[in-house]
Amino acid sequence: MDEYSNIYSQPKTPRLKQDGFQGSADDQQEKTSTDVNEEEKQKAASTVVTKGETHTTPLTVSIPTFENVQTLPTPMTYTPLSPGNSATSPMDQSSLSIPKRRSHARLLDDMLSIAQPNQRVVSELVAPANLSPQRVLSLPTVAEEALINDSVDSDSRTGENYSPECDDDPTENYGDDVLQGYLLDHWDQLLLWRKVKHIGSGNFSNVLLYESMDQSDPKVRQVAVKRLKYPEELSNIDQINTSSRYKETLSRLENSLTRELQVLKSLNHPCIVKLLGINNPIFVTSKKPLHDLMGKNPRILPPCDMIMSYCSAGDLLAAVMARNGGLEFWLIQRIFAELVLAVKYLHRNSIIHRDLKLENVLLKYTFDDINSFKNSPIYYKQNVIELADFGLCKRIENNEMCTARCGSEDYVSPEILMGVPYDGHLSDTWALGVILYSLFEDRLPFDPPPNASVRQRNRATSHRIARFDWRWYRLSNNETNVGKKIVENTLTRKNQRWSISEICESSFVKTIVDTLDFS
Ligand SMILES: Nc1ncnc2c1ncn2[C@@H]1O[C@H](COP(=O)(O)OP(=O)(O)OP(=O)(O)O)[C@@H](O)[C@H]1O
Repeated sequence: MDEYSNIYSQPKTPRLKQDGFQGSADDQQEKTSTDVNEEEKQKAASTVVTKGETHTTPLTVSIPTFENVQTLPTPMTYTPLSPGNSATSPMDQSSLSIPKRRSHARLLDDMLSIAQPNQRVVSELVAPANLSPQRVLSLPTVAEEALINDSVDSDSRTGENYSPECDDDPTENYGDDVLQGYLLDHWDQLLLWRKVKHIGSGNFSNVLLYESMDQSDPKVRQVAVKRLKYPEELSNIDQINTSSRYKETLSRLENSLTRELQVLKSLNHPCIVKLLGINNPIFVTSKKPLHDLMGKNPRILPPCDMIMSYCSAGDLLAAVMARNGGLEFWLIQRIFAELVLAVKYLHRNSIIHRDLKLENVLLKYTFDDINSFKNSPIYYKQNVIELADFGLCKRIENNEMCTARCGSEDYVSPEILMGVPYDGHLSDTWALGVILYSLFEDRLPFDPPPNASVRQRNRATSHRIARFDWRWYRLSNNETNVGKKIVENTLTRKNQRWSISEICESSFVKTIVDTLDFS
């Protein structure tokens, strides 16, 4: 056991309902770079917010969190540890303001208003179960599409068992354990799956394993069903009202949902999760599915079940934790190479993911299984991961800059923290650097360093990210690890940061990619 090994003894951080969030004006709609004038940039860089409460962990370490806005020193300089530079930050004229973090980055800024204690633990990939989860929260984001859907019926109420065809439903009522759905573009053939078990939860979904009832098509024999969780604000029947806030929340949810579905539908890569079908075709055929479905039944929120390819070995964070870290070099290299292929495919198709993290890398096989076929030809013919969770993805035009401040706290790039327009490709490669570092070091790069002083622990993650304040511990003397170069060239300032193609060309990735038969 080394000094890091205990970090995996903690249970996986559950995803959570998060703090309400004060969206700024520009949280209302994502703008392109041309929309953001100099004055706004200055404002983003110079506003100082002073909500500086601290919170105490059970270890009695008082650690301010991202929610509690911090102000960076002025000028903000890179630390001597920052790889490859000594220059001052481009933002060095102003202090950094970090607006209070929003509930989740899914453009649902005001959906959830359940206050969470803001606690953090030190140098771990996840928080202990007895803390309110906060590790995997997402940052504030802005609505990227039209806001209000005026046509949402003002008399809306919620309900659990909506069926869009309920007036003339030709199907039998199979009960809660049976899912009725359609494969994409096969809308004339209703298929049935039986529930097997719950396999995961996110902020906005529960994920369940279902198996096909007729078992004829092996591709859909076992499927992961991502079931949309409507936020309390929409589903609490007592709170339903006709306010613009309600309509806005619903409309944002609809925008986020349709974007995820449309992008997923368009993707076809072995290392990316597949949308196989849906419980109701309207979700993928309509641009305003909630509007359309609630137009029929305005009092009920329609269930949305995305039928996805199933990765039986769960997510990478859980798998790494379950074995207490210490992944072998070859395994890290293989998993990372596939992840790079997935992101390269997305970027080539003008899509940025914006929520790359260990939890969103799904494993098709356990580590033991992968090890067992390592020397067989299957190893080269079969992908071992699928990238998931496209709830924050975005299709972008050439050279379009993003303004939505979204992602997950530990993986977010400094420029997103800054609140200035950013290149989504480079924010994705930053997150890849965080993932690779975490796999090598069994800790997140911007956690307080091992043996940190109380003062260091009190410093927020965002502060360390903005200062590029990370370093090698376990690999400090390992000059031969070719993967280190990727981390050093991604966890760096954006004008020096590697693009996905450069990562792909690195020997760490290329030597693996060249052996694969499926890419
Ligand atoms: N296709 C799948 N196969 C196996 N497990 C899955 C699959 N999809 C999701 N999961 C599990 O469910 C969890 C939540 O899924 P996902 O991240 O897609 O939900 P979400 O609501 O979008 O989450 P988040 O709060 O991170 O945005 C994953 O971390 C994973 O453990």
